[in-house]
Amino acid sequence: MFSSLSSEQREIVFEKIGRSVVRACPGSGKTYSLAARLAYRISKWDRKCQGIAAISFTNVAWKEIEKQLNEKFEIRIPVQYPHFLGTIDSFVNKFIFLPYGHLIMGCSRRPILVGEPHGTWAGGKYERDYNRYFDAVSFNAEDIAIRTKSPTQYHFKWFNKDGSESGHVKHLKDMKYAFWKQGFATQSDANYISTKILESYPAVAKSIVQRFPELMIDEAQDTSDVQMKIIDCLLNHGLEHILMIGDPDQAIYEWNDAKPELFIEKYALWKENSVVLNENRRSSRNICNFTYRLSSLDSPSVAVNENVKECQLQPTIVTYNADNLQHTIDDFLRLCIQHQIDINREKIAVLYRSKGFYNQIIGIDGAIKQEDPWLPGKMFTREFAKGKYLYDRKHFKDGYKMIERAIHKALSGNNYCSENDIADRISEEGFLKYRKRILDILQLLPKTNADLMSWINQANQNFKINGIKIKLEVDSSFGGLTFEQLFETAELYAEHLEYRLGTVHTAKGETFDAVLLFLKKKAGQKSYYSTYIKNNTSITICEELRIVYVGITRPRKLLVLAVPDETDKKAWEKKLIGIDQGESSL
Ligand SMILES: Nc1ncnc2c1ncn2[C@@H]1O[C@H](COP(=O)(O)OP(=O)(O)OP(=O)(O)O)[C@@H](O)[C@H]1O
Repeated sequence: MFSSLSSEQREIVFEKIGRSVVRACPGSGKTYSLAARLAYRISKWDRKCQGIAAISFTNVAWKEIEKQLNEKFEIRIPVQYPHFLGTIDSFVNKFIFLPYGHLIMGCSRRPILVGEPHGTWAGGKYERDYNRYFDAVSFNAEDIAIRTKSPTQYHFKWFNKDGSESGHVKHLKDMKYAFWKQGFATQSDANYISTKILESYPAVAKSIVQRFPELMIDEAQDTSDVQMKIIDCLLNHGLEHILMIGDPDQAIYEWNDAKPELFIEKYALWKENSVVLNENRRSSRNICNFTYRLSSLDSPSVAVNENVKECQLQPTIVTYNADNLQHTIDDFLRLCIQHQIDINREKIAVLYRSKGFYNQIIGIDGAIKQEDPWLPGKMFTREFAKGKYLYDRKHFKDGYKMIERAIHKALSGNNYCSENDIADRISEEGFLKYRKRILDILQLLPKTNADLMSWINQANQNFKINGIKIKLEVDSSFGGLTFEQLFETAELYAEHLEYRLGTVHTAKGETFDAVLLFLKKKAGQKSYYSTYIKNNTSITICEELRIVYVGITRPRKLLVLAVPDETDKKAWEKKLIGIDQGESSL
């Protein structure tokens, strides 16, 4: 079971105790090593009421650990009490925020989580109502109010000219405290409030350390300052065994406040007891050498996968025609076939930086804003429409859940619907009766192949005839939009393809045989890639370069980087191959 571990991996799995960081290159087996260590520790565990907490940052990431625990190390899943395996958010919610949040929030009941990912927040009656921003504001580790959505989503200035907080921010803070008093909090609030709980109530911190004397954190480069403060509080209250595994070059969640420098600080602090993994078990030597030039590594990672390390395919950089991206994809697929790489969703990925890029790939107008037809106070209409669209696209569970919440909101007049609200309804009505009621309403929603206005009219008519007191409403000037225009996403479109199509973020942690990565001239909304390259910007301070790095480190054998024109091609060749003028084409 553990026989294939390298000597460094063995050190991580069997030997490390105390406080330790594993700083590792892509494909070096971070997740594999964490799963191996967890499996080994669980198999030796003999304490009844104390356990190991193994945490990661996304549901996909912790489920991958669970899968490996089961498939590679024969551990029964789900992981049972006394241990915990899940996201850092669920750990914080379960053991700190939900049981103790009321102590800081001043509410008289167990707090209710609202806003994404717990549900849509639709507070506020009019456009400029501060209550609308409850899920768009929170606090950082220094107690400063922060925006949790893109700056374009606020109708007012955040800062005054002199850099101080504007008067609007004061109103927003008052609004936050008022909702906290009523028991509402977003996930960012939950993390922030948890730091306050641990600081103000040392007994809580001590009891968590007692309950989980060992902590393992995968993807630790994605830790935010607030999350690190929680971890530091536990360390200050006696946590002795902690292992943080990560790759700072792959931190791509800055929008979620990830701060890779915090991980690097911990590595520096615990260096004596830390491990570096620089063997790449995924990619060919050619890919390791190519990607190294963008990394912060001291030397290229060593290709050790016997099946691919000698693969002679050279990574290439090509230009694309923005009006015909399919042409570049077709060339790439031909290249795969030529090199005996099967075309399927496990082996081949076409990746791009930002969500809007897929509109260009499939040639639709991405200018339509999804929010446009929706009216304040009637936001549940969007959930009815989107829920039914998902349902019609055979995403039954997601569609059902969205419609279930929409029904609750529409009938109660509330802007939120928590898991607790649904549980309350079920226990009041009884499960079968409740389920039938929801499905009966769902059946009244017409097929989503009409335009929005016709669909709404038909749905309202069906509701009326059947005595359902719900009225859907939208801004009628947008009534001609189709459901595809409103809700088609890259993910839904990509389901029909033979290969994976998605953003780099969706492919994080994954492995493919061949990858085509499209880059635009501009990195996100900000600078140009060519400027970063010209200025020799380090990946350590530039998330945009890290996103490229995550993309180009996914393939085993074949990598094609597609850029908009010759100027960019030369810039990227200089960076990644070290030549000023290269000639490469598919
Ligand atoms: N000791 C090992 N024995 C067998 N396979 C291994 C071992 N270590 C890693 N692997 C395999 O190597 C591949 C890369 O490992 P893994 O996905 O854990 O790397 P990673 O460091 O998390 O990658 P990344 O950071 O790029 O997402 C996987 O297919 C994994 O199963």
